[in-house]
Amino acid sequence: MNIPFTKMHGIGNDFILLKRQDVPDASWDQKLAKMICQRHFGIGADGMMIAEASETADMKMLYYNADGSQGEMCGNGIRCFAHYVIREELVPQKPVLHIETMLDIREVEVTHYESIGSVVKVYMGKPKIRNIEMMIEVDGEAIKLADLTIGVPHVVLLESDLNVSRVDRIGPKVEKMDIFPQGTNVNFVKVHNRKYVSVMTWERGAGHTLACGTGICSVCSVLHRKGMVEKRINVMAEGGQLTIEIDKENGVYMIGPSQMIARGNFMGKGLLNHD
Ligand SMILES: N[C@@H](CCC[C@H](N)C(=O)O)C(=O)O
Repeated sequence: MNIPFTKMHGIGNDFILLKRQDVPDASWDQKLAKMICQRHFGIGADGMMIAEASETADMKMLYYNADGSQGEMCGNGIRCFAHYVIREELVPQKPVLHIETMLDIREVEVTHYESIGSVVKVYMGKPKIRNIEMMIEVDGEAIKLADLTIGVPHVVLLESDLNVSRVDRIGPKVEKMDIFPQGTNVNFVKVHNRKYVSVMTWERGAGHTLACGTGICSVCSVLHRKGMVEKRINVMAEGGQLTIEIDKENGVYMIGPSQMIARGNFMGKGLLNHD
């Protein structure tokens, strides 16, 4: 039996979206995410989302990383999710949706809807900065970083230049350090000016991705707290650009695109019954 899927991306962070009725046994979710996200033997994606009915909001979003672990929240994912549930007519088309996540209910505004590509604004909450400046050591190098959570854990490293091999070397080591017992997402940032920065991210449970929405929000919160950026910042990731706005109470708004890629049927469902 096949599982109907939609593939989408938010600035290059790519996702497979499914409906709960097509995956009725929730005990399959983690194994399915691992299979479906596999780049060579599956469809290939950074994460998988399942749309479920919610008792308290318009819809419930469950998020799984490519390694099968569950993420409490996904910034690029929730923009795609809002677009998906409207396109699939799982909710009526209305300007503001309430989406239940593992954390809480998020207010999501589809500011421009097109069936292939939309623009979505999400209130991402107030990050909790645990430590604005701490030192760690990786491969004998002393590294200064900020440690925070915006629903999911992040660290932010200020760099003079961004470089893929550094992200791929340091990212996995910091992700799994004992001082971050839940693991962490690792963001590398270069500040160009007070309104424009570039970011690369190593994601917990997914590795080097082309963008991370919660990561970009984390970067802007840290830089704003340090007085290095304005309240509205354009952030360039490897896969595209987001705009972040920070309000008077340090609440963070994320504005950016969601894009359809493909629809189809995943034909590996039978494999779920075998290890
Ligand atoms: N890509 C996401 C974050 C997804 C969850 C993350 N990998 C985690 O496990 O914390 C985003 O856009 O925010």
